[in-house]
Order: sequence, then structure tokens, then C-alpha cells
Amino acid sequence: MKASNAATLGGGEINEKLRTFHTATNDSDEKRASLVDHLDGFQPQICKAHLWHALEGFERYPNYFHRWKSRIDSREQTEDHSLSCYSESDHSEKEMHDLLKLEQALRDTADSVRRERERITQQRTTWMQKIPQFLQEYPQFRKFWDVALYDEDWGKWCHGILHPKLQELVFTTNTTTGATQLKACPEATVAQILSGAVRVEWNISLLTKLLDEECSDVFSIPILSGAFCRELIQLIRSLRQFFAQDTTIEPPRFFSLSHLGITWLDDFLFRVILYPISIHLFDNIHLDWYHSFVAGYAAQPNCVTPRQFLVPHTDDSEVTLNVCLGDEDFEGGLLEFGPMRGQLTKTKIQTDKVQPRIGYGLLHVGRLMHQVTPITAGDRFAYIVWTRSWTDTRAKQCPCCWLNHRKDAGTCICGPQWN
Ligand SMILES: O=C(O)CCC(=O)C(=O)O
Ligand SMILES: [Fe+2]
Repeated sequence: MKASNAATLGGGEINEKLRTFHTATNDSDEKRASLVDHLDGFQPQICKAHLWHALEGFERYPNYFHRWKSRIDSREQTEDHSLSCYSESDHSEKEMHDLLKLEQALRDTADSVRRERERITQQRTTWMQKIPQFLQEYPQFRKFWDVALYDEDWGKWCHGILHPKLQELVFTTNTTTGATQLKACPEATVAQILSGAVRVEWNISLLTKLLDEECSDVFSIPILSGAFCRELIQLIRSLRQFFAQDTTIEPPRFFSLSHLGITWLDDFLFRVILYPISIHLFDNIHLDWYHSFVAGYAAQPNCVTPRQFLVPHTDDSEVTLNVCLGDEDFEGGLLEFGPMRGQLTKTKIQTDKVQPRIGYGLLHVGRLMHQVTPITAGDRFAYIVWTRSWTDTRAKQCPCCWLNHRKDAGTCICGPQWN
């Protein structure tokens, strides 16, 4: 099945979903009301907090479920002023019933993880099966899939891809052999760096020459050449059009070139730019994984450029790299940066405007508020790489505290005071 155009057009919402907002208070009041009159109130399948409590409780003390009887006892006593009509065996049955419900909720969760894994695998296989046909129609893009690139030396590899300033500062020529080398790791081959077998380390003086602080906590760095950005845009447009023609498959909603078999660009951006530079810029962050996608914008959104603007948000990332690809003549589409997540007040937020420059990447932590102003003319493409780290800020906080902007986790089930 092919998704309808309407489903793939976003118009600036995060994740391009249509959202209906309820206030948090109404939501939880309603939920509480429906659960409170229900003697059998444990609902791990519909109430995530119940599932969490049961799991955490299980972890923390033995016989967790035995304690749950007290709720029934006290209700019985206040309502009837008599002893509970529940017998011991009723209580045991309830415990067993709750355990069964917990097991079921966990099985359902595992099932949906499995279904998602199968869906993703199937979807990627389908997309990859279409690539040979795409390359028949568009042979000019063959080199993007050419894995032989990995065997090239750095000189051939980066020719035409990198911004001249990056190339000049990061590469050097071996005077004896004449081969181009990465200054930071002179002995390393393209394949070793892109696979992560050899780690790149930047020194501060090199970074000082390359980086500019565009506004507080947002750094820019020249990465890709203008010509390569143009080629990338042509590739993205052609892929979009190719997939849009095919009514038998669901097209990728956001283009991740890696999911279509082009992994070297992401590997380069992660291993040469994001990982080693973040260590210096963002408090010694060591990044673990990355996910990239292309965001396309136009004054009149369509399937190639589905957004017109982007609402204020923070990213699902520890550090984000946002490389502006162009087009050359787009107007509007400024990036506005606000405060860090959680520092937002009810008053109008102070923002800094940054004009994206073609080929330049912006590096910022994902929890910095940002938005994209409406495009007024032309098309605008951004190559976004989100990264995460299992040892840094986002991974240290439970998702519930994160989403609720809790600074002090004491009120959350994950906090040390919870018992
Ligand atoms: O298009 C941009 O410059 C920013 C996109 C972005 O912030 C996002 O997709 O999360
Ligand atoms: Fe973002």
C-alpha cells in the first residue's frame, strides 16, 4: 500500500503527525476517574505508569504484589464499616490476576517490538530491492552506491565532496608518497575511519580554525562543497519522484540515505565530525549511535519538500548536526534557537536567528529549543544527523521526567525517594 499524499505532508508539525492537544490535568483526571471506581484498577495495558510501577516494584522488593491487598481492605472498611468480605483466597486470586495482567502487558509490548522490527526489515528490503531499477533510470547516481569508494585513498574519496576549507585544514599530502592523508590519523585508510576501526581525534587549534559560534551553544563548521550539495539534492529529488511513482510500496517518509544503502556519508559525518568534535564542544560527550534524514521545505509543500516551516521543538538527540544543502535561492527558512529544554518560561522566549549557509553544518545539543521559520520562496533541504549516547544527559533521565521537564526526579517513580 502506498501512503496518500496527505499522510506524508506535514506542514511543520514534529514528526508530521496531526496532533490533538489536551491539557495534562484533564487527561490524567479523566484517566484517574475511570480507574478509581474500578476495584480491579491495575491496568498495565492502557496505563504506562501502572506497568512501570509494577516493574520497578518487582525490581525493588520481594513479594511486591502482596502489598496491593491493603487498597482493597481499606476501601472495604470505609465503605461498609465492617471487615473485608474478601477472603485470603480472593486476595491471592487478585494477586495472581494482576500478575497475569502484567505478564500479558509485557507480552503485548514484546509483540509490538517484534512487529515493528519485522515491519522495518520488510520495508527496508522492499526499498533496497527498488534501487537497481532506480539506478537504471538514473545511472548518474551510481557512484553514491559504489562501495568501492571505501577502498579509495582519501584524495580520491574526498575530491569534490568536501568543503574546500575542511579539505585544506583536515587533509595533508605525504611528501614521500604523494598520498592524501587525514591529518588527525595519517596512517588510517578511508575504510578504517568510516567503519570506526580507527578513531579520529581533533586538536583544539584545528577546531578553532574551523568552527564559529553562531549564537550561544550553536557552532557552525564548513563540511560539504556546494557542488556536492547540489548533487545530493538532485539525488533526493529523483529518489522522491521515483518512489512516488510506485503505487505498490509505501515511500520513505523521511529520507535516510543509510536506509537506502548509502551509508558512507553518515559514517563520515559521524566519525569525522560529530563524534570527535562533540567531545570538545559538549562537555566530553561520547556519542554511540546516529540516525540521519533529509528535511525538505517549500513555500508550497509537496512530496519532495513536505514542510513549509518547523514548530519550536527539541530533538530526540544528544547532539544534532544540521547541514544546509540549499537550494541556492531559498528565502525564509531561518533557524531560530531558544533556551535549553526545561528553561522555557511562559513569557516570550528570546531567540537567536541563524541564516543557514550551504555546505555548513550547525552543531547543537538536541535539547536546545529550535524552529525553522516559514519558507517564502524556493526549496530548502537540510541533512540532519541525530546522535545519542548511552552515557549522557538524555540516557540518564527517565523519559517521563524528560517529557515533563522534571528537574528533580524525586517525584517520579524513577527517583531515589520513591518507595
Ligand atoms: O530543517 C532544519 O534546519 C531543522 C530541522 C529540524 O530541526 C528537525 O527536523 O528536527
Ligand atoms: Fe530539530
